[in-house]
Amino acid sequence: MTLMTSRQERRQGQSIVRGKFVPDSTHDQRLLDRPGGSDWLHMDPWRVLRIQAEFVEGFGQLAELPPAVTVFGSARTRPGDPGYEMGVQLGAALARAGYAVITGGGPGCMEAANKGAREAGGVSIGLGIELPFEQKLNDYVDVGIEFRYFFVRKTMFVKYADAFVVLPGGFGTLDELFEAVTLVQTGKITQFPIVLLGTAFWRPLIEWIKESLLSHGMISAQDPDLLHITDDPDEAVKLIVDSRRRADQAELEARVQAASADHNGT
Ligand SMILES: CC(C)=CCNc1ncnc2c1ncn2[C@@H]1O[C@H](COP(=O)(O)O)[C@@H](O)[C@H]1O
Repeated sequence: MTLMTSRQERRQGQSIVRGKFVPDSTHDQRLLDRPGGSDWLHMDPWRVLRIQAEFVEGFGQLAELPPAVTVFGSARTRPGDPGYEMGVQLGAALARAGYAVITGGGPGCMEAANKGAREAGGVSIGLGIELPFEQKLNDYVDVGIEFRYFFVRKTMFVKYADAFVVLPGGFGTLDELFEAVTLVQTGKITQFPIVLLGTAFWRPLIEWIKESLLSHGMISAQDPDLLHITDDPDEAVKLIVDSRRRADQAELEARVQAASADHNGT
């Protein structure tokens, strides 16, 4: 007996629907693409519960991870492309340094980083997203969570990572990169290195940031320094390890100072 594999499939958080049960929109579309009328008024309070459930599931699965780094990058990069190979090396280097690797769980650079981590014996995590076309978590994900809502998933990328490494990518990658930079710039997250991997791809963006954003006064003089850039996956990992070490040292010194102030009654 042959299995019917040609049916359309949609993964929606914890559920999978196939064939005629695949709706013509996603949860994100139904939340954000508000149609006319007032139906949404009655639906949105229920959505809040579903959104809460995604936070609970994500927090529950990820809270006990070892220190982790989130890797972003194009969904379209193919095995054999330099970007893909760099992703594999990066995933492996992170695993060797003891980091779990978190990605969006999709194809391309996400798959590459998961592959590198898994093959090096590390922890490989994929946070998938419901999209309007068929797709599944890549084969190199060991721990996978499916999200319905982009914004819930994005919280997980930041909350459970010590750093971001960004491989070449398109709109999705830029969205994730600039969200992270904004969180660091506004002090929402501290001691959080962001490393751009691939100098030929990223250098023009850095130049534009300096020539346009900085020279028009849209960012502060020190802001371009929030982004590190390299071609070497090992150097990317070293940047992250060094930053962690400095943060731990600063925390230790602050604790010692607080304890001695306590002791001296000051
Ligand atoms: C072949 C194809 C387009 C599959 C899309 N499948 C995806 N699966 C999971 N995350 C994704 C996907 N597309 C975009 N993203 C998110 O956006 C980033 C990549 O978007 P882009 O390809 O650079 O713009 C990833 O880091 C990921 O978090």
